[in-house]
Amino acid sequence: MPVPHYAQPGDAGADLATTSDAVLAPGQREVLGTGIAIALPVGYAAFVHPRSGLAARAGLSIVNSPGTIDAGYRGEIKVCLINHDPVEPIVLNRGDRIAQLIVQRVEQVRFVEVETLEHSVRGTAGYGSTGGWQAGRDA
Ligand SMILES: O=c1ccn([C@H]2C[C@H](O)[C@@H](COP(=O)(O)OP(=O)(O)OP(=O)(O)O)O2)c(=O)[nH]1
Ligand SMILES: [Mg+2]
Repeated sequence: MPVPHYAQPGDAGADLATTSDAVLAPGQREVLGTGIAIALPVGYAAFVHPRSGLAARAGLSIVNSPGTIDAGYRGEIKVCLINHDPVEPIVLNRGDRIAQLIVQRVEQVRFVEVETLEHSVRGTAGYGSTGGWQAGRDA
């Protein structure tokens, strides 16, 4: 397989292609190989993201989006695809670009158990607390 490459200068994602043919029925998921293995420096991770064109046109996405590639992983990067289209199957051929890989710096922190957490404005409010999640209500 060709080395992943950025389609345009400045792109965040480098495209990954499938090594095998596949037909995904509506709702079906399948893990496909990319033929690519990498060795990231410690302090970096790579994330396997869907491609938006295929998502919009065919309903193709990634089950565990984004997939996480740990710095120490030396195996083949695999992509767990899913066909979200309710009707049409998705036909993939070896060499089709199915995902994009984004390499990012990541922090490892030291987790410490405490009795209380320092105050913040948001506090414990989450899951739509600022509104806008129910059309016509408080958007
Ligand atoms: O889309 C993905 C996600 C993960 N991986 C590989 C690289 C990653 O470093 C490893 C483990 O991934 P993750 O930690 O997400 O899976 P897990 O179920 O927690 O497996 P493990 O117990 O091996 O950590 O699997 C892929 O090839 N593709
Ligand atoms: Mg893991």
